[in-house]
Amino acid sequence: MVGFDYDELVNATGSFSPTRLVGKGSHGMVYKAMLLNKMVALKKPLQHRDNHYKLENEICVLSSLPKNQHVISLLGTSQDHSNNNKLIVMEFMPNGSLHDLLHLAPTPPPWPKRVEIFIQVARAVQFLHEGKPTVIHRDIKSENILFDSDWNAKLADFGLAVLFDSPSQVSPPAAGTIGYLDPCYTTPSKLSTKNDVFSFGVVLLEIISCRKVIDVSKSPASIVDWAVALIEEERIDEICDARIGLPMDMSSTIRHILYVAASCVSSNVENRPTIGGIVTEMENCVIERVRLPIWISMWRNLVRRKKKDIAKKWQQENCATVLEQSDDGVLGDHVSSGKLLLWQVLADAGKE
Ligand SMILES: Nc1ncnc2c1ncn2[C@@H]1O[C@H](COP(=O)(O)OP(=O)(O)OP(=O)(O)O)[C@@H](O)[C@H]1O
Repeated sequence: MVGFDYDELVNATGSFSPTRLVGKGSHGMVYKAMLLNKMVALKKPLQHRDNHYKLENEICVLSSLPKNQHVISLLGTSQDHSNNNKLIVMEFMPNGSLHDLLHLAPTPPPWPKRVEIFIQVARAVQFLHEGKPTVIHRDIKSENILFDSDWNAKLADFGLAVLFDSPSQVSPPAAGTIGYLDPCYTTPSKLSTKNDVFSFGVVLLEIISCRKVIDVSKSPASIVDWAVALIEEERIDEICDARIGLPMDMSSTIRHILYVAASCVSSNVENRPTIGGIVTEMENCVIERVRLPIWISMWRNLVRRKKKDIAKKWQQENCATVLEQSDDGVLGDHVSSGKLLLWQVLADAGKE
């Protein structure tokens, strides 16, 4: 792991200029900067007594992990001379978060892309749970799933993560994000990999429905209570994001994934599957989907070619006029509606 000179980071971020800010969490500000000839992300703790502990924990966990394609890479650290606080340098994820894609993008992601995201996130969690040491993330949520330049999903924000089987690790107080937090995880002794499985199940429901995990304008407000009741009544179609039709050849895959999600959020911890079981299950149902009769494949290729032509035409007509959309202007090039829209069309054309 590289130790970066703090002054080098100050220079690279224009003294942590707001124009370089790409995200703000509850304990850190994330900036983008050019270092070692590439764009990197830099996380600096917010000025509060406890925030630097979370960053130090994140460094400790990430540096104990081998590299994995589905987990954000730690590139190095640095230390602020004025207060001894550590900073994290990590790979830059230019395409925003899953939360932005589901709830802010003008066009919803197509179903095959959603399935790809399920599998990538499941593999990230499998890597953590089955690795040595076992890592429990404790904060799996759509805001912590970020996209790289090729729109691959990676799990980020290890501020609450725990090295589970480390002899020196004392179980910390229960923590997480409301809406994703396992209701059975009430005391430190209840910490287990099944807490992450619950949060992963909530993310699955969120990806399929595009509903907010807690929506007080609806009854029930919790996505879990709402979706589980519908799954039990076999009203699967009512859960699926209505903005985008579910192709016939995907409906059994999505049904299957909803059953997996329901078992992940089971109120009985024992009934929840392990993440290894979930990955196998998901990969199997995708394999089932691609075993199609030859005439269907030919027909789909034809449709795909047609869509590609439409995408090319759309690109030519719209790229020049794409406008950036953000709440405050600061996150302008982080969450770009234009970029998401372009991705949507290209994904539709090429990735189905
Ligand atoms: N590597 C990265 N590349 C690009 N943007 C990032 C990166 N890491 C984080 N961000 C952005 O910064 C935001 C805040 O980061 P992060 O979630 O790690 O902060 P946090 O303070 O730990 O958050 P939390 O409130 O969940 O504790 C993220 O939601 C994301 O939008």
